[in-house]
Amino acid sequence: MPRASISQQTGFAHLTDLPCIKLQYGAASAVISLYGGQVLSYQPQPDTELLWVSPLASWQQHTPIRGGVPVCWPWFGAVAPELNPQQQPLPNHGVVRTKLWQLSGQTQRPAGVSVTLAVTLDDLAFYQGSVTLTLCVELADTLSITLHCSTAMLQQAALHSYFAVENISQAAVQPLPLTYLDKLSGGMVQSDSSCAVFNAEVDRIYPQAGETLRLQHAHGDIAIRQSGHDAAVVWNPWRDKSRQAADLADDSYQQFVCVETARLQLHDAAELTLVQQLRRL
Ligand SMILES: O=P(O)(O)OC[C@H]1O[C@@H](O)[C@H](O)[C@@H](O)[C@@H]1O
Repeated sequence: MPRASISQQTGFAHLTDLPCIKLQYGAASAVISLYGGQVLSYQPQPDTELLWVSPLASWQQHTPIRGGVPVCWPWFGAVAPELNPQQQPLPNHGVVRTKLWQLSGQTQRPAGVSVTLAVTLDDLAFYQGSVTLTLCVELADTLSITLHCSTAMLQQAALHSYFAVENISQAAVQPLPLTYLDKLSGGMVQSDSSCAVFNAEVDRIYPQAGETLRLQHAHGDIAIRQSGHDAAVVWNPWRDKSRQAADLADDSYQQFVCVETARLQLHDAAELTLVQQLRRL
């Protein structure tokens, strides 16, 4: 069995007081923050980081950590009216990005190591009773992230991954459906290319995105396998929004691309199992 371990660590990068868990499997490692239940680092080998965390990220005053793999739940983006019966001012992308999750399980097997984090909420205005959401992170030859809720309820979710890229102008995501919702204009767009490139702000929802996407960039490609989703979201804030965001540096937009595995349907009360699996190609 390759060298494998699961350990607690305090701090990640400049977030020196952040409670985290580190997974090691052979040469590969991953770091997960208990705050937000958020994977912050995936290195398939030492010095090869697939994820991006903003140098200006913070986790004080209920701020979500900008980077890694934030968990959006139980809504994506601005809260939908169905999930906000009292029309309260509610945060973007749900409420679990700023919760402290608990470590609820761990396994070490010859084929990989994994931890499960859990968070329980009993104050959702649109759902009576308590609901538990779990995040299982398994490190093996790939990194698999599984978000699960066994309660059949109205819920949206996204694994909002920030991928590090060397040069945004050489980054591309494909194959994507030809039809997407452009969140910037609010309209559906019919494209003639299944490839998204980045030379301006991009904020797109691709309904019915496939099971495998490829993020191409200067220093090697990443395969993103997904399941349980009904959409993929591709986002880069570009220059103006990087400048406006307190937790992004002016040039941060050159350093990452978000490719998000999302389930956005609000037609049915249903359980949730959303998976994103990452592999360096
Ligand atoms: O600033 P936040 O809440 O982390 O959101 C970042 C972005 O997340 C993306 O998923 C959305 O499509 C964008 O519209 C949004 O700006």
